Amino acid sequence: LYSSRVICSVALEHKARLGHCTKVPRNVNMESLKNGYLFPEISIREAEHAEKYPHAKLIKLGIGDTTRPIPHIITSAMAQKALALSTDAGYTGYGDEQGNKDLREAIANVVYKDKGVEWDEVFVSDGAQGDISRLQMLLGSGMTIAVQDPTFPAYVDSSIIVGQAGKFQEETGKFQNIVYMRCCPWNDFFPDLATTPRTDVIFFCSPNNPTGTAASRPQLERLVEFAKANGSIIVHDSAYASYISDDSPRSIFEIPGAKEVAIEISSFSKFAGFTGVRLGWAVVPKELKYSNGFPVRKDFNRIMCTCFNGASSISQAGGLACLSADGYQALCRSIDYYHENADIIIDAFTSLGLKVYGGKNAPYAWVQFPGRSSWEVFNEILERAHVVTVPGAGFGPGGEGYIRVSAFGSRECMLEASRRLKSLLK
Ligand SMILES: Cc1ncc(COP(=O)(O)O)c(CN[C@@H](CCC[C@H](N)C(=O)O)C(=O)O)c1O
Repeated sequence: LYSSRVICSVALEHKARLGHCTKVPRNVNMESLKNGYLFPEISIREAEHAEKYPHAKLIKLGIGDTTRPIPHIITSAMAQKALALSTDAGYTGYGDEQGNKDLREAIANVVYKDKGVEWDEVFVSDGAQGDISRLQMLLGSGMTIAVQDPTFPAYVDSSIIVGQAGKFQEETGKFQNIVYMRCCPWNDFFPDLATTPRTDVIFFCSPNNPTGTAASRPQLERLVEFAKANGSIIVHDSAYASYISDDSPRSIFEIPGAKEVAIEISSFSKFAGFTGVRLGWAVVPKELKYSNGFPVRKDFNRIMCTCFNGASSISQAGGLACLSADGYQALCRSIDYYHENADIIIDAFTSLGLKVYGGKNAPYAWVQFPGRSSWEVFNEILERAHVVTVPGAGFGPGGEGYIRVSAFGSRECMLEASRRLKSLLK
């Protein structure tokens, strides 16, 4: 139909528009990622809205980023370390890739007090996000994974990137090699393990992001039993454990037998306001073994030594101060503040007759809008109340019909958001 000359000129024009291209093919796994990663997408929507309404006071209850200043006892420890770096006596270079021993010991003794975790099972990192990706490198492309649905998107996106996930199925909104364990009000936000297929790895976040619900002790006991029976590994994300206000376990290692089946990742981000400071940890127990009996911990250590040069010495000095008695007490005041914020949001939506979940054991309220598209609700609340939330669909197909509202704003913002939402949605 087209002469070779026309095709050639179109191709030349296309090439001219693209500029120089290499001969390197794109990683096919990257092509499988749907849309952008959720949170930068929220930031883009925020920026577009601010441009459209330059005079509106935008209230950001979307991305779960802390806002309370870090207590002085902690920042002065970081400042002291920073200043010491300018002295001969105080200067330090590369630290241990696994983290400073004093911080590893403090995490084991304070966070995991009486939980049987040893200091050399704790690996300090630059945050849980990085640990999720490093764990995926450790696991490799041949693994099958299960995730809660809805859940923190990094587990699925990193699984796609390393080539575990298989093809995306438009009709279900799921990736064919990932098991989505539905968590919703009618199963008390805990998956029906009796109908859950075996996978090599189970990513389990409790308290859960985005639903804000924490698994109970009996539920976690069932999960550990399920993993043991299936020979699976649980990656338990306890990034929000410090928000637990009832007797829900704060660590998977409170459950007998968990050290033989679970890895725990956690973070100073939401516990200490270290979202920008960057500090987290992973616990990889000595008892955790691959099918051939080789210790998982040894391979994780190899990954940390090869792919990570250790967390910042300044951040680690801050982390140590967080775990001192005074530091820990000061941080609890910030967590109480966010709990009070969550109560404000829960009351606002409940007063409108809406079903609200979470908020008691995590800084997120999970609000149900039956029969409505979560992106539609997100857009309406943004457009008409200038309040940013996160559409539930961004956390998985099980999030459709919900929005997540963060409690990390200032008190003034929470009260103003509550007022606006009540007037918008009444
Ligand atoms: C269950 C869970 N595990 C790990 C993390 C990240 O922890 P880290 O800070 O890396 O130690 C988070 C942080 N999630 C937030 C921040 C998101 C926005 C950040 N850019 C990101 O992409 O993580 C959110 O859901 O709004 C989390 O919820």
